[in-house]
Amino acid sequence: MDATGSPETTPMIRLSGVGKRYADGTVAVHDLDLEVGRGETLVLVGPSGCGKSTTLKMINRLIEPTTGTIEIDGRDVTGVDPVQLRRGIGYVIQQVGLFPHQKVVDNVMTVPVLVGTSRSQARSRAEELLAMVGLEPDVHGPRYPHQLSGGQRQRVGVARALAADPPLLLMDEPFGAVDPVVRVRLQEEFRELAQRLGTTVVMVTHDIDEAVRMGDRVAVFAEGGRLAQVGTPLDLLARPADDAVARFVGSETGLRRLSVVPLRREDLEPLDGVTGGQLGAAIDLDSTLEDALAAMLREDRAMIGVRDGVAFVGVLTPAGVHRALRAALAE
Ligand SMILES: Nc1ncnc2c1ncn2[C@@H]1O[C@H](COP(=O)(O)OP(=O)(O)OP(=O)(O)O)[C@@H](O)[C@H]1O
Repeated sequence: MDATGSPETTPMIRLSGVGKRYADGTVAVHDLDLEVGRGETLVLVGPSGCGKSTTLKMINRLIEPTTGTIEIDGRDVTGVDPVQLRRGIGYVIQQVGLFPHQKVVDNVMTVPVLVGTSRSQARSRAEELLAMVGLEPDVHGPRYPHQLSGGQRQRVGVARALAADPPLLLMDEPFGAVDPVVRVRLQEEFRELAQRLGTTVVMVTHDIDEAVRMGDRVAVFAEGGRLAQVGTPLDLLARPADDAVARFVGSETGLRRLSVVPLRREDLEPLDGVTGGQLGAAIDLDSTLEDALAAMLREDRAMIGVRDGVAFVGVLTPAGVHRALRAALAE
């Protein structure tokens, strides 16, 4: 049993036979079975109009399914008052809906203050989260939402959702308007924070790179609201279930795999005889192969030092990258 009294094995979300047919006859989602584990990040991807947003909105009952059941924490959501239900679920959408007459920092503080956190505590947490999403608390905090760019407003939306510390967070294209460079950093920081807080996240995107970077698992939807495949990023890239998934994950799969395969100690060469000059900069053992190759290119060296905390544990060469990649694919 966990702290909530639910067995650890109960998934956070369970969709069974869920379907949605809109009043005009459009079938947006077809017979969907899907589970999301506690603390897991599940990313929904797929072409436009394949039912991703509809699925997300059925989880917090902004849309009611026409068939099937949805359970959160083992409870059928149809038995829960929708307002009550949404109070426990964070929701971030592309058009964030910030309060226009409140300063940015006050927007982020709203929920914590509502639930009784002291203003000073809520403010310092809000400032921390603003910094986390790449905004300057002193510069952007005192502004009003209309004084920010679209991408900056989106980041405030993400900070506001995280401030409420919901056990479950639903996000629909949360980084859609954020420029590519900031976006990658934000994805990484968000992922780290969600892992640290143990937040369960279901996120919609149509950016496959974002999906493989952020998801513990990725669900690929196909036309007609059908689930084509669900699996780890590496499953999808290495073993697409059908041609539609293969097309969707694209021709760059080899390169994408690098971004989802972690370094392993056994792929490192010993440090013996390597001088500091040959080594250049070092990367952390929890980096991906993509990070490792990027560092080699940046340093213009054919090997890179690898650290575990403060200790150097070996060097990685392109041959080691190759071994790690082959091992991951063979698993
Ligand atoms: N209120 C509605 N009435 C009728 N059809 C709808 C309604 N809302 C959505 N649809 C249709 O349902 C299908 C799924 O829409 P949904 O928004 O879930 O797709 P999506 O995968 O999130 O798309 P996108 O990536 O473009 O946001 C689409 O064909 C859409 O036109």
